[in-house]
Amino acid sequence: MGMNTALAAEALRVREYAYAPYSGFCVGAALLAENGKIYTGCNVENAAYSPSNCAERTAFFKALSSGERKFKAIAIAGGKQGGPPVDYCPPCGVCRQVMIEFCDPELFDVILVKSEDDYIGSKLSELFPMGFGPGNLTARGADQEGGIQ
Ligand SMILES: O=c1ccn([C@H]2C[C@H](O)[C@@H](CO)O2)c(=O)[nH]1
Ligand SMILES: [Zn+2]
Repeated sequence: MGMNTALAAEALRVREYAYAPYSGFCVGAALLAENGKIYTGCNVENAAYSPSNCAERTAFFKALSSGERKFKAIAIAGGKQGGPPVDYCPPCGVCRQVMIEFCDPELFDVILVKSEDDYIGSKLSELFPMGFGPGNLTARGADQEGGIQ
């Protein structure tokens, strides 16, 4: 089994743990760290709605709080409760912003999973072009000469 298939299988497996009584939409994610470890996550909703967390960020925050800082890929599987995913489930804007904080957008793979043998991969840069990342805070272009110090 290849790594992407293994990640797809893990995303589908942890999707079963999703806590989504309000939307009825269950998502699982499997994040591959550079050292080969896989961190999983599901969405966790809340009666107050806004405290809800996506599967992708659950996986990232588990990994980050375990000391990981470098990542290669994430697989995401989502769809209505009670059945398998019928569509690809792209990450929301907030999760893309979290990804770009830690991942080189030209290298990081986002794998959208329908089933263990039906998934598509794209680079974060394709999903999130011109994202604002850590580098933007320190970049000093010629056009900024004499600008705000
Ligand atoms: O990529 C996605 C898209 C949605 N959700 C969650 C958020 C919410 O709990 C539910 C419906 O949006 O699915 C994720 O976890 N990841
Ligand atoms: Zn999200």
